[in-house]
Amino acid sequence: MRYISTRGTAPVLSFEQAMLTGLARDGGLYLPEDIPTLTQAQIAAMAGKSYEEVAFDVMRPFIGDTFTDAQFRDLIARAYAGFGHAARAPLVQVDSNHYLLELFHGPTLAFKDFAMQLIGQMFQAALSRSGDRVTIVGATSGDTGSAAIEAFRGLKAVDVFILYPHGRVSEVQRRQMTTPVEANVHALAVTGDFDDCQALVKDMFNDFAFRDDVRLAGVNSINWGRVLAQVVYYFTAAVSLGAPHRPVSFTVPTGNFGDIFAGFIAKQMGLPIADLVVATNRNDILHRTLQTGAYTKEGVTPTISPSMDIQVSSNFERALFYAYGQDGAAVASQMEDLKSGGFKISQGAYDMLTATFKSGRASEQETSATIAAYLAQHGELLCPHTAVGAHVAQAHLGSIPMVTLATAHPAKFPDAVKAASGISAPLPARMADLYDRPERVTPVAADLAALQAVIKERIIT
Ligand SMILES: Cc1ncc(COP(=O)(O)O)c(C=O)c1O
Ligand SMILES: N[C@@H](CCOP(=O)(O)O)C(=O)O
Repeated sequence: MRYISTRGTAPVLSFEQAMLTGLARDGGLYLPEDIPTLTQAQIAAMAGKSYEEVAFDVMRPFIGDTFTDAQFRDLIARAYAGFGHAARAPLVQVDSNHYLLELFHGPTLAFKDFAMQLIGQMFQAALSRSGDRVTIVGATSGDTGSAAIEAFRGLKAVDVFILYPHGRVSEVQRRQMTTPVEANVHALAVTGDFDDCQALVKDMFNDFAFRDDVRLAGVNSINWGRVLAQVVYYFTAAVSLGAPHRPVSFTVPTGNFGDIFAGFIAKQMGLPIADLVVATNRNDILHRTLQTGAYTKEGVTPTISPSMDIQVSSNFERALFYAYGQDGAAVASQMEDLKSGGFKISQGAYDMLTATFKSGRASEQETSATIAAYLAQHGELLCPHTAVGAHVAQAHLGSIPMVTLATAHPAKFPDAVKAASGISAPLPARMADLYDRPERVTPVAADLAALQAVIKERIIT
């Protein structure tokens, strides 16, 4: 299996190289050259299998010879052993044709754990084989950072630096990043928004001297391994609802477009997905784009679903690559236009995108009202991101089963959840002292040189 860049001019890599490389050297994102497909019989045979067995079936065709089958099974088993639910990603029915896919039973209570726990295992295995050491730099609006710090804390071959927007993550998210004591993990509070943090990370990758000097690696959804691990739960959910014999639709609370893009890959692999519905909060660039064909940046507005406060949606580039028939030059040209504010998608590419992706947005008031309504009507306490999804899904319900991804646990966003519902979800017992633990955080300006200096000074050699 070979991996190519969305912008067409970076070296072609193996799975292991793509996983450890992060951003392609032409500024693009890596994707498999061909998407492997599974037959109806192979998908049907997933019924009754464990999450781990399905994970192996879905991901094995993508990893080439990076791991043997036995090693890969072992890494998968280790990745999900710490999850707090035997099903890993249980489905809960909330209406006759509407289900929630609970993706918050991992160690940091958000869907990011599904990929990050596995990536942690894969990095460790690959780096201990090669003897290399890497520096992971990531941007977060709250959940990627906590999941990454949890997955990599204490690992000998890795230093981790997480950039988060100061004052724009929930207190639980912040404390998950700032309270781990291991010397190889660092939380950096950046003066700016998530887009600033993500742009800084990409600038570091595009500074080849720095990149090579610190052996930079990425665990944002820049990293193909992140997206790949998220493909799995589309299969487990759809199969439990009757796939491949019955189509299923998904509504996905969306920010950086990684999670819903994983659904797109599942569909390309042969899973009968009808609609993939992009659900956005007030930062609705993706909804506007899917309505108009014009991707136009506006400023980021803080909301009660802070993890989705994003305007430059990294993985949309991957969707564009397929929409433009794998034409890297067309993607590179649109990304160049994005630097000056936005771009217009060609009619053909737009038709391709809207054939698969539907969209909707939820205002702050609609999000809060959905939290209250789901508690009253279904006894389910939703996190604000899931509530955005549930609100948008409502407008897309029909004869095909709809699965809304429940992307985080309500306990991560106690203020917003309590304001909407009057109650708070308790943190799990293992986190009960989170508010008492000392915090360790470095405030930094959104300045590339200053950040690079902090990182170089802190790397453990
Ligand atoms: C809780 C939660 N929901 C939804 C999203 C949006 O996911 P994506 O960025 O993959 O679109 C995020 C951030 O990634 C998140 O943390
Ligand atoms: N919402 C994310 C933003 C980063 O997204 P990623 O999937 O590219 O890591 C977060 O919680 O950090």
